[in-house]
Amino acid sequence: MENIKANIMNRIQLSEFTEVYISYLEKNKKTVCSITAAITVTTLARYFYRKLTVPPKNLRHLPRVTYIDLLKSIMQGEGIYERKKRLVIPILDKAEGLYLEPGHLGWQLRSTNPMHNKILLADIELSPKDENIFGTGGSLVCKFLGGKNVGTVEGEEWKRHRKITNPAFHNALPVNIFSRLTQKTFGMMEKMGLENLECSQFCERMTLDAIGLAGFDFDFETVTKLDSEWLDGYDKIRSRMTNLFFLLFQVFDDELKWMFPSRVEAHNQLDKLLAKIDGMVTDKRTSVTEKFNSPGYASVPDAEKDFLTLMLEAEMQGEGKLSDLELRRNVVGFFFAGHDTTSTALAFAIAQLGRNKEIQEKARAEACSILGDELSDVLPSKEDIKQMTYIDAVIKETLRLNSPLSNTVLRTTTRDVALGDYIIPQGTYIDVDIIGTHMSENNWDNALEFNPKRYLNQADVTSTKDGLKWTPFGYGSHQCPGINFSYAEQKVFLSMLLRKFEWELPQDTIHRDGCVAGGYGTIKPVDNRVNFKKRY
Ligand code: HEM
Repeated sequence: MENIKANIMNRIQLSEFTEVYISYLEKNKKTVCSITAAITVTTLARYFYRKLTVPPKNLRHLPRVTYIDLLKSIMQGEGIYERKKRLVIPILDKAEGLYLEPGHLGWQLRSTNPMHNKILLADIELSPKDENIFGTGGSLVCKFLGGKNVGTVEGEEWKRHRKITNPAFHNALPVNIFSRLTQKTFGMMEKMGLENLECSQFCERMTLDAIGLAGFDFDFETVTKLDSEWLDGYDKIRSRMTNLFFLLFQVFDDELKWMFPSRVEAHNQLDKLLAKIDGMVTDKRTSVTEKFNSPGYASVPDAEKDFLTLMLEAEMQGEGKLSDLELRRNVVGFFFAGHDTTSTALAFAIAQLGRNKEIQEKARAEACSILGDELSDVLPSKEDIKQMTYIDAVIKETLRLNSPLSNTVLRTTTRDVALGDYIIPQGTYIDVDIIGTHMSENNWDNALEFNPKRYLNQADVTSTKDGLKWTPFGYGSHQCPGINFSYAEQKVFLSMLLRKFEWELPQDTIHRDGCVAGGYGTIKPVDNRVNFKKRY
């Protein structure tokens, strides 16, 4: 009874207080609004300031690059290598090569320590990839690379995808496609003009056509047609997709994209490309199903079949099943992973050989000794490219100093883990900083010097025995399955280029003291003009 009475009295007092309070609010509306606004703004400002500058408590002891550092760097138009040199390299000694940096999902931990790199990439139970790593919304990167494909899934899902995609990687090595396209690319280079020729452009044409033909038997015809609608559209998608600002703040690339007409244009281009690939998947499924059991089909060599055909054949042979959407996502993954990376690697190799004329001469001597000295094109065979050890070293050193991917795909730790003296909590976003690993003096002597000799006549510096200090293709079960494809393409192209041309960088080049590059995640050389001189 006493309790009920007290309760009623409390309610009366409370309602009296509410009445007084409401009438006060009504009389002082303006003041109250101003105070509320000030509190809200201060709280938000404090929240965002802390979010931008202070990592979560359990990671706060690690060295870091802040959002503000990154934003300043974007505003100043600083290239990726300069940013690494200025913000990352100086903090690598503080915590065994580990450091924090902001990404589109918040603070993420990056490793440049070979032993930690190996643990992170080898143990997929500890640090699996996050399926929604590219976000879940409608940003360019998410529409293009997001969703389930072999590069984003884990466990049983990953095995299901790999069973269908593996035969494509094991069997397709279309050296003939590469050499024929290289010859056509020479024609395109002459059309473009050999002086001050932007090499990223013709490398991109060559690798785009190569992945089109080898990936899904489609000829983009960019090495034969100067004005290519596909190339133009794809360039718009790619350059806008890898813009750091829009990667960090994806809302401006999704719900608020109407504020940026150029992004809307890129979205339209992407929709067109995806619709084209969808159409190819449907058509190919029909044609492979029709041909598979026909007489004579079994005699077509696998090396001459495209990836999509080999994947559909794997399905027909009972290796499992992927839906059309899953097939499309894998094809898009190969398309992106397969052509952009190799194009960048080639463009950097040409720039490095332009900066280092002696190394260029040595590489040319090897190409001529294997393919012959006569002044005409020679198309290398699989056996020829196996013998190219010096060109192989040039490719490896380019992949070290100018890795096309700045980091691996982000992972998330599933439990607390000790990396050296540091406990990394469960739920931490983590990746391997490939460029940081390759640029660190902790891992390489004279790390910034381009020196292919590192890979010759001595212990294998790409060995993974003592950790991953050379890791352009990743490691473990997710290691790049396109390594052989890319090496073959690069060796064919570079050996033919070396026989056909000599080259040097123009006087006003920005690459004199080391290559300059832009991009985030995927890297491209900036202003990569070269002067070519024909040898025949
Ligand atoms: C210079 C050329 C290339 C470089 C530097 C490169 C680099 C990489 C790296 C670092 C990874 C691992 C990412 C991670 O674990 O987070 C990867 C995975 C992958 N790459 Fe490559 N790549 C190249 C060429 C290619 C080519 C030519 C293809 C296809 C034709 C390809 C297809 C793939 C695929 C499908 C994956 C995902 C594999 C999986 O997760 O199971 N790559 N690549």
